[in-house]
Amino acid sequence: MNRQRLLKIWCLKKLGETHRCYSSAGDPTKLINFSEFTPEKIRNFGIVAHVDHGKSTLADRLLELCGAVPPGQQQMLDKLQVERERGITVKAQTAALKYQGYLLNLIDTPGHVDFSAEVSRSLAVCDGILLLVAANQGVQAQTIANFWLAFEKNIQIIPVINKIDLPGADIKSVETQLKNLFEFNSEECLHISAKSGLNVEKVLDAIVERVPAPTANVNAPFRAMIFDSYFDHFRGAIAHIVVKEGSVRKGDKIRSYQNDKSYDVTEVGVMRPEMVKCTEVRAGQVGYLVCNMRTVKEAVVGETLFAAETPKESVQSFAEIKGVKPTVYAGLFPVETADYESLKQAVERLCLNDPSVTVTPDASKALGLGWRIGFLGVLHMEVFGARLSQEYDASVILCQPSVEYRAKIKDNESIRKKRYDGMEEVRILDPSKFPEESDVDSFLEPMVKVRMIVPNEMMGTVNGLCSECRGERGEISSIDTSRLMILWRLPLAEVAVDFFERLKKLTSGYASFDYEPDGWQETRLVKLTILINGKEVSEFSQILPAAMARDRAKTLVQRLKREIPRQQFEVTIKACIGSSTKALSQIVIQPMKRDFSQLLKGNFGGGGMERLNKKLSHQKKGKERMKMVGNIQIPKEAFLNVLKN
Ligand SMILES: Nc1nc2c(ncn2[C@@H]2O[C@H](COP(=O)(O)OP(=O)(O)OP(=O)(O)O)[C@@H](O)[C@H]2O)c(=O)[nH]1
Repeated sequence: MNRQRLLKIWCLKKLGETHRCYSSAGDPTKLINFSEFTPEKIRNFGIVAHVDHGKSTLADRLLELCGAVPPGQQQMLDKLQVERERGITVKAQTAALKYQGYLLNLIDTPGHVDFSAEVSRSLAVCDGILLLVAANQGVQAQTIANFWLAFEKNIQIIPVINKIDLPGADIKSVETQLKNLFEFNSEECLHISAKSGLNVEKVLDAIVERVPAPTANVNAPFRAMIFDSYFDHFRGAIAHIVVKEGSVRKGDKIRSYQNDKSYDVTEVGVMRPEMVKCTEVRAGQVGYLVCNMRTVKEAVVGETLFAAETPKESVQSFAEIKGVKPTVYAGLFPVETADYESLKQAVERLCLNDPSVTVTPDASKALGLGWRIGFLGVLHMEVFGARLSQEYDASVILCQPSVEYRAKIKDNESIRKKRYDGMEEVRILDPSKFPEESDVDSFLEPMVKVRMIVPNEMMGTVNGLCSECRGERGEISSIDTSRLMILWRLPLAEVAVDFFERLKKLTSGYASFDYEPDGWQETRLVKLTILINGKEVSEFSQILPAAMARDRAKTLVQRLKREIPRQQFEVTIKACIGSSTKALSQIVIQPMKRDFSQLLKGNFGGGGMERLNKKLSHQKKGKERMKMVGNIQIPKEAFLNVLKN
């Protein structure tokens, strides 16, 4: 008997007939009437954990046990193509589950630090969380960050030790860590295997028993908060809501608080995990709502929706959901300048689903009109680019990311007024805006507090890496007999790009890390200017600490040589400081030796023409990926690849 069948029988045996609602013959929701769930019969909970500790796998099992999907499904809540391709969760997803007379609203969240904004936003909806810790890896940096996020919001936390089926599982030691770090008693911890399903029903019981019911009033007029939204090509913006008061049905008239617009509700429903229409969504419940919101700005996260008949003055709007500040900024441009308008719409629509990005218009001499986009990390940036291409069929160029620097302008009225709008301090988001060094008193760079969990014997290696990254050592404490928690203060610029990759490589994957902003520090910065055949290409230029300029110059020209194909003429790449033309590093790309088309044109016999056409069509495809900078063809990937190792 195969595993899926076994699991199905096991599920049915454990849960009894009432849960056999996943029958493939019918729509599972037909068996469920969500209106019967009063707030005391509702539990809104999230699953949070460090990367790969099993959130999505546990979500799959919970969906199966509650009959929302047939057994054996994988990563049901990772719906985006990019999530499936990369095996990571990027977007928090919800699913309404029915369990023993209770309605459990599950929110699966991402684990990677770059998507922590999704976790914070989801916590605005949850009254409890499952804090998942893999038994073979123990508490990791993101576990600690998530614990504090939930603790500060006064949310009930249920510790769950997962992957107990693995041979390397060390439940006792994870319990000790949970006790030492968060004061959880061993009796509070659940021991499960999300993969095999072992003890997973105990998780459902714990949710019912330990997570408090939402505070909600069914008898008041409708009031709800938008906690997530996305743009549907046919129906406009779709808002995910948590209803705090009253209820909402198709045909109701509602208003929005911040945008002050009126709407007719055309559809309401819940996620199971696909959209399922319902007759109404009531106080305490989590669901979605469609109401002809035509522009993305109308469905912003944190917006309050309320019954149209309620006077606006008497409506209490929801507290703003605090945005997370971007850590890196990068230029985004269409490959074809003619695609600017359609890309603009795609960016706006994607931002609705990913409100943690910031967008400001930008223009580049080489790449035309575009935007400077703030992301929560380089992975976030890559995922945003991939989603634009996968979900909106957009072809984009993403430039090298840079952190935000600041410059204190000299205390001189005329300099400040003439060149800096009278400002004392200016933000520098990209190298093309780097101020004249003679105008600047001092430069500042953003710092972060980095928390790493590492095996005892790797402390020296990790400390070596952090000092190399211009860090300042902080506290060290042991979390059990074999692992340490090490704190360092590092420049964000060192952490943002490939710090985690380097840390993983050095520690064979045994270290985990997390970081949070920690103020600014004075530093000496320079602009490393890249000149290609004498012309500056600011998309490749960089701002960096003076001490690192020479090494970076060398690496950068080498990488550009690797990325820029041979042209019909000689190409000289130079890296210089500021406006100087004295090269710190220089390289020449020799011209192509022969023009193959000329060679083939003279030889029409013996399939020559065919070969020529084939070659030309290859060349055409290649050219679509190229960007002309002056008279030089540069592949669009080069704009991002130059920063990769
Ligand atoms: N042996 C074993 N493997 C598990 C268990 N739970 C999850 N896994 C595996 O661990 C890997 C990561 O699981 P996911 O569910 O994708 O982890 P996640 O926390 O959702 O990952 P992110 O969303 O990317 O942070 C997958 O290969 C799972 O099959 C378990 O209980 N036992």
